[in-house]
Amino acid sequence: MSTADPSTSTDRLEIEGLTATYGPVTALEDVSVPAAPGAITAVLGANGAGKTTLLRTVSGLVRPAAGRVSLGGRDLTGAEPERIAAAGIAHVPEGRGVITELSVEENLRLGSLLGARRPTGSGGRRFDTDGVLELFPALAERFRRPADTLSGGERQMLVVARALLTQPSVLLLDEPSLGLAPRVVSQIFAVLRDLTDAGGITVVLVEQNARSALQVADTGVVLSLGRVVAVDEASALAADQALRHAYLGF
Ligand SMILES: Nc1ncnc2c1ncn2[C@@H]1O[C@H](COP(=O)(O)OP(=O)(O)OP(=O)(O)O)[C@@H](O)[C@H]1O
Repeated sequence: MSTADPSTSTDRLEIEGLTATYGPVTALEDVSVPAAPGAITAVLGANGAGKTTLLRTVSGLVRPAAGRVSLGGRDLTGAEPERIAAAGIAHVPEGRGVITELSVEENLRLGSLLGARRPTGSGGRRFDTDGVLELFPALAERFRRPADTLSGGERQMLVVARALLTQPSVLLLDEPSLGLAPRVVSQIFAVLRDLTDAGGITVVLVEQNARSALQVADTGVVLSLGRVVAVDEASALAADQALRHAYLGF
């Protein structure tokens, strides 16, 4: 494994001025999000703020009315989700979409099949099954069991592990902490930190659990009603009591 040099990375994600609508509803308006190889950006805000729409727009599930998404200078705005995934952007939606009839091993193999076409992951790091099982030892213990026997936390680990096997340079995560015990959230966030620090991956982390997200993130963006109301270093956002009370619920 080599360590990425963010300054020379060709994997830089740019999210600039996105506007997205659902019929008459404007879900995002002129939203730019800083992201960098080796960094975690937390996207925070109340229900309906536009967080999910942001990830869906970056991954091609929603076509923006305005703005630009690019990776390593390559314009991906409005491209098909398959093309965006193949370019190296992995989207882990809310809800832990494991295939419950398949074993942990088989779920992981699906990720490997998609990743086989990508020669390298972020910063030259290539994930294999042993590597992701090392990151999430709980999955190694349950390797041959059907995914429907897993706990919520283990399912979340499985979808992240499966996404890593697609060899992404960008990981978009929607509410990975939802419904999980604080100890499990800490485990998963520690892995995200390891991925960014050691692997140079870019993480965009959508969370309602703002307090925990700001502890692990480098940068934070706060959305309200589809607009950016704050963007700053995570520690600065966490220290801003007025902002926390108005938008972050802690
Ligand atoms: N498929 C859809 N059709 C119509 N409106 C939608 C659709 N999906 C989301 N919206 C609306 O777009 C806005 C942003 O929703 P979005 O789900 O992106 O917010 P969010 O911050 O992710 O909230 P949550 O945490 O509840 O998922 C909301 O007003 C929502 O009602």
